[in-house]
Amino acid sequence: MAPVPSFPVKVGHIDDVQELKKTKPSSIPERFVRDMIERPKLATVTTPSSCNLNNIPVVDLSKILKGNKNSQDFHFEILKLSSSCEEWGFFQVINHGIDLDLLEKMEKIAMEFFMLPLEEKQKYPMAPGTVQGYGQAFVFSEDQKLDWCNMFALGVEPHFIRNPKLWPTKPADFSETVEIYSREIRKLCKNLLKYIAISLGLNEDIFEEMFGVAVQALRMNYYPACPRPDLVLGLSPHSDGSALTVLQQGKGNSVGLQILKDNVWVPIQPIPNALVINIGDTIEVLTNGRYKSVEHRAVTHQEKDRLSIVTFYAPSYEIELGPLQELVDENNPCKYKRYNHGEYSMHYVTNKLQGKKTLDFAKIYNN
Ligand SMILES: O=C(O)CCC(=O)C(=O)O
Ligand SMILES: [Fe+2]
Repeated sequence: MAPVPSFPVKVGHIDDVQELKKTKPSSIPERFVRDMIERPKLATVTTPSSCNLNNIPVVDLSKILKGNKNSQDFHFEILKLSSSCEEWGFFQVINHGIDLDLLEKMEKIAMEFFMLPLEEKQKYPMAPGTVQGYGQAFVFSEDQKLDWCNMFALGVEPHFIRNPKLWPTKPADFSETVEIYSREIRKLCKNLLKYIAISLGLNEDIFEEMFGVAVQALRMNYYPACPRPDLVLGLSPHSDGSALTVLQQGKGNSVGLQILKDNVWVPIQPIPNALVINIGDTIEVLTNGRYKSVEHRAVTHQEKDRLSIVTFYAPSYEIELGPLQELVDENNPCKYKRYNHGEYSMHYVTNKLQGKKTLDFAKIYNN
């Protein structure tokens, strides 16, 4: 089971942002208004000239999937993957092999879920301080700022298959679609981990063999349009506690995901039918910091709502992790301690989202 905090958590009143929009369309309660330093400064979010939009790496997976390992295409895409993971921690994949109708269906049922009446969604409440169900995750105190977002999160592997307390019965095809989708994303993650291993010159099965029965969680984030997107954040800055994250954005949605590159928030421009992949904390640790879990956040839009469907893929909780010895030498001294992944997950889900702070848990500071 996903780790759950053992301490009592008082989170105060949390407005449901969709309901707020219906009843008080121009109101931004104080708890959503960010301190100056955190505000998204919409007018100044531009892409620095050093990394024009075309540089946000796009990996054509068909060139790797179908390519013969000695072909130029295969090597070129693997090199692109490697530089994306080192320099950006993010890339988009096209020709990923997942049926586009399935992506569309997933988007449809996610939207149908969020459009249900509040009472229906609240049948699956996210308990204070936990990260599963409907509500706001990562809230631990009454004075913590809130995100302009509604979330619904579910563990899909390995133990949660259709637990009736957690799996919605509406829309009718929710569970079936989530299961098929999650199976496809699982295959994609396994393949990506193989290619990541190849790109590092490692045995291609190294991650699969190490991870045990991988844990997989699904989170759907719905960001209603916000009358003052300059004052709020859709999702607070954070890195992901996973090994890999796969993110699907709603078709035709506003641009909302931003990543921190060279101290500038760079927007990720959605590419139709592509999936956004990012490196999570686990891969940063295993690669001794060579591949980075990069800080990211979501911003809102004044007129458009936005949906993201996010899968977190991580090792089994029993696994002990630390930098791979192949990636530690005198030029690259060991930067992270060994730890149990369940403990790290517990640490992650019991702290508010705060940039890359959670990874301090694993850092060795004396080099
Ligand atoms: O909605 C987005 O684009 C970001 C979602 C995200 O980073 C997350 O759920 O961890
Ligand atoms: Fe994230």
